[in-house]
Amino acid sequence: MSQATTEKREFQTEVKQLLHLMVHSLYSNKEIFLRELISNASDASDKLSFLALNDDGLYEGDGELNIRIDFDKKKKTLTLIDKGIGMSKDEVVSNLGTIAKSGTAEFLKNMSGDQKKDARLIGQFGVGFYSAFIVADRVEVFTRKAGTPVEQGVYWSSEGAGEFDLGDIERPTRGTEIVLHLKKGEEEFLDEWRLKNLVRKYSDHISIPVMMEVEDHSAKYDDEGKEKENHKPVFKLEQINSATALWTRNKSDIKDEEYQEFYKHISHDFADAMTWSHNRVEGKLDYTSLLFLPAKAPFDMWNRDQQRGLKLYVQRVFIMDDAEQFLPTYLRFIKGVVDSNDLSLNVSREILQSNKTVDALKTALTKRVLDMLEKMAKKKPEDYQKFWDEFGQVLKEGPAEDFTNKEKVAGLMRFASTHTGEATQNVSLADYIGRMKEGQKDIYYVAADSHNTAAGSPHLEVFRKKGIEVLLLSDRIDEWLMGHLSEFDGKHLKDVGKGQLDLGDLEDEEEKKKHEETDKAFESLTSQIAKELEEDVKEVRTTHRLTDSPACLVVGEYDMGAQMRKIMEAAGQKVPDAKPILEINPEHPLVQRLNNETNDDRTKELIAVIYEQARLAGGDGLKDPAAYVKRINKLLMELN
Ligand SMILES: Nc1ncnc2c1ncn2[C@@H]1O[C@H](COP(=O)(O)OP(=O)(O)OP(=O)(O)O)[C@@H](O)[C@H]1O
Repeated sequence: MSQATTEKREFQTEVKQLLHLMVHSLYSNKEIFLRELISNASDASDKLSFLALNDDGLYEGDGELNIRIDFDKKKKTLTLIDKGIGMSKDEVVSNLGTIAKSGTAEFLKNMSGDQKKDARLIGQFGVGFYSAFIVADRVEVFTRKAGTPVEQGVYWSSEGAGEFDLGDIERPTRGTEIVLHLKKGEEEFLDEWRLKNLVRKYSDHISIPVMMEVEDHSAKYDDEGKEKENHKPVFKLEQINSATALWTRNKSDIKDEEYQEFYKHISHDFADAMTWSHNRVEGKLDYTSLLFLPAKAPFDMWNRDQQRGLKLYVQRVFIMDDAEQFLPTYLRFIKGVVDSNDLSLNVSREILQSNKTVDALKTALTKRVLDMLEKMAKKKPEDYQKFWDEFGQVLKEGPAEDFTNKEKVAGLMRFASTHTGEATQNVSLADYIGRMKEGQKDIYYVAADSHNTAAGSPHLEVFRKKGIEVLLLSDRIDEWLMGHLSEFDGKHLKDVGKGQLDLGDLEDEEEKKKHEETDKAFESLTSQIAKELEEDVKEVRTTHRLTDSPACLVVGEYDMGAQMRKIMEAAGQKVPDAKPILEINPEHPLVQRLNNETNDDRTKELIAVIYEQARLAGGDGLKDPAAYVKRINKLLMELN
């Protein structure tokens, strides 16, 4: 391999920042660099064997794929060589000089001092290749893309600070060779025993052999078992991992640590997975799946371009990463592998889009994930809560996307509720139903912008009085979710801030009669208020849903909920004009006083205050806050 002139290039700013953070925050886990480099070498080999399915020539006469580790105690170098796909010059620059994930710069900028030391947070960027700089003060890469001429080899070298050298070289062998010049004090990685242990610990599941030149200790002895005099060490190439794809092994033979290492290999996550589900299915469909639930949401989970999907294998041959057709979008946080015996080796992304086997696999894998979540919810509620806190909002997209599993997904949901009074979403719909009052037919909820507004909503007053539980919804997606959910276990989900209050059998005849009488007594007041507030409200009526508040605003039965309206408006969408309904509480002293007020001006002031307070309590702003303050002060001054 001859080396021509090199040029200097700058790293992208994010890379510089990340390199710096990584070297410091991951130092206590420094040995993971080996796992990362082997993982990349294995991916590169997988990619080559996939492309070679259609173009045998890419093997360039050597189809025996493996990864080789060499170390040189004198030069203090550790070298990894793969016979994978390799990289062109452009690929080297973009892969080893930039970070493609959008949002990274923003995220790095906003990290606090403590976060910068948190290995798990840094780990979510996928530490990958750059982790080499934790132990090396210089890294050299020699590579050539399979199928390209020998002269198109590339040389890359960097000290991991601000820049790297880039040059053209001749490289007869395809694939990538990475040379780490170890820092002072990192000599432990030049030890045969230590390296063997690390490979077995982290990379045993890699499906191609990891080879290392190890000393042949048997060569020390003669045929009679005596140690030879003047013996020079003899080395032999030895395979140090078991090189069987993990998912093809029997579940009972696989240790938890092996699953966790495999998870890190496929997900590039730094932390352990929360749980997993490993299944082999034979029969109508013939496949193996290994699905992992991560413990933490990635920082870019809400990014539309975020890569998602499973690693697809067909008959154990790697086909593609991020095959998104095997799971619905609302389960996009799942990582894993599906290995099908029914698909053809020439399957492409286009074919995956409309394929009966893929559809059947999607149905089966969706069920597997939902079952895994159900099992966790039942057996490990604390873990399930952690899952919900991380990914609950994504799962809430489920009922709209997946009609078939709507009920199952709804059963997995957790909400805040007046029963606990906490903001934590930890009440399931089944828990709620178990606590329903006699005569209660519906599941009640209130939706607002924040938990506090929901918990303080005047709409809850009658429910509190009667001891009826109400779910408190405050995630942006909630009202939209309820629009698609509408029912669970045969019970309707009802927004307590929408339409007439109908407590059905929860009210007795005597109560109903009393209400009718008071309604009559307030008829003229409601029409007077309606006239006064003509521009702001569509209707004014008495209500019995309030105990402490004088009034509240409700949305018409078929109108868009207030939370949804705000979201649409904030997104610049045109929302149909629909005025709310003002409901007044005839039992409230302020309303009674208004009913008896004779001074016209005072009546107007009181009506305005009652309306404005109803807006405030519902979490809506005021059109003219200064006028409100003035009015209140005026009324206060009249107190004696
Ligand atoms: N041995 C290799 N052979 C060929 N390409 C490689 C090799 N090592 C790295 N690459 C390329 O460089 C890219 C960046 O590698 P890096 O390890 O930084 O991240 P990654 O593997 O893509 O994933 P993550 O950032 O999530 O860890 C890889 O996606 C791959 O395209």
